[in-house]
Amino acid sequence: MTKVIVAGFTGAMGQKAVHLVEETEGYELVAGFAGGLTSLNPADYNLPATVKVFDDLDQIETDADIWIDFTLPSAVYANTKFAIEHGIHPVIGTTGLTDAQVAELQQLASAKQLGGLIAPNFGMSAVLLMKFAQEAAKYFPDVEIIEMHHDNKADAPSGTALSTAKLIDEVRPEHEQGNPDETESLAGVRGGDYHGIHIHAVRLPGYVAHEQVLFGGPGEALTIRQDSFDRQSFMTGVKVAMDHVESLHELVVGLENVL
Ligand SMILES: NC(=O)C1=CN([C@@H]2O[C@H](COP(=O)(O)OP(=O)(O)OC[C@H]3O[C@@H](n4cnc5c(N)ncnc54)[C@H](OP(=O)(O)O)[C@@H]3O)[C@@H](O)[C@H]2O)C=CC1
Ligand SMILES: O=C(O)C1=N[C@H](C(=O)O)C[C@H](O)C1
Repeated sequence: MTKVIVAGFTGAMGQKAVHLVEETEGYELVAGFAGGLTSLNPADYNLPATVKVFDDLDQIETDADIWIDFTLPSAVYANTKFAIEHGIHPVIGTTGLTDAQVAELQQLASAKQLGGLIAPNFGMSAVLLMKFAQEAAKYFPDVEIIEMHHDNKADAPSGTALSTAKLIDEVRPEHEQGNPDETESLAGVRGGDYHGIHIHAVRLPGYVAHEQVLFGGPGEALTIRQDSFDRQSFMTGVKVAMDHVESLHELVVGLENVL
């Protein structure tokens, strides 16, 4: 039986992950971790008495094999480091890790020969969107990204939009996009700028997680779009990660690398 701790277990994604672990044969939920809890009694969260509940990283004592993390950008680095240092395979969905933090965590994991996965998006439609967008950018170097999310989202841009921009940046030909003399009469109206790729973040009630990558060329345009209408869409990818992470020997970034 593979034992799992879910960090952020009270959150929107954490709750989905808890149910996934509970309903998947071969896996056992052994602990939940979240910030700002009023009780450490598992019954208060409809969890079996065997599940330990923690609200402080330093208090965590667990024999978990896998650490699933859906917390906050401000917590994810310390959480992932804790997991690796304790020999727990991290499956990280939380966004906001910097490139330097990822590199440091990868070194830590390699030193321990511990497998793990960081995925900015566990949804198949988003993984495919990123793949297709990278391919399209070889032929359409003029590109902008629009990401749209629910209005409780803490971070902007989304980890997915940033990853999309990075993947495009790896392949698109050296390129000056747009009017070099462009000015903004309203600050921020052209969005964020990642190496010349503009990213626009929309936050609205009713939305879950959506992204459009817009390419423009002489007399034509290509739009690639994905929609996650329900957070259940991310659970297929989390299950794939759970199934693979113990056989990895390094900290891998991107679900596409274990599919
Ligand atoms: N990779 C992917 O496919 C996806 C990634 N995400 C990412 O997952 C993260 C969580 O999203 P979502 O579930 O919507 O967010 P929520 O706000 O619903 O949940 C956040 C959870 O983290 C807990 N938490 C807050 N601070 C800490 C802390 N310091 N230590 C431990 N736990 C803490 C919260 O507990 P409490 O409320 O008690 O403080 C809560 O359980 C975000 O970064 C989001 O971008 C989301 C969807 C898909
Ligand atoms: O906060 C969310 O909801 C999501 N976060 C991830 C991101 O920032 O890319 C993945 C997905 O977009 C949902």
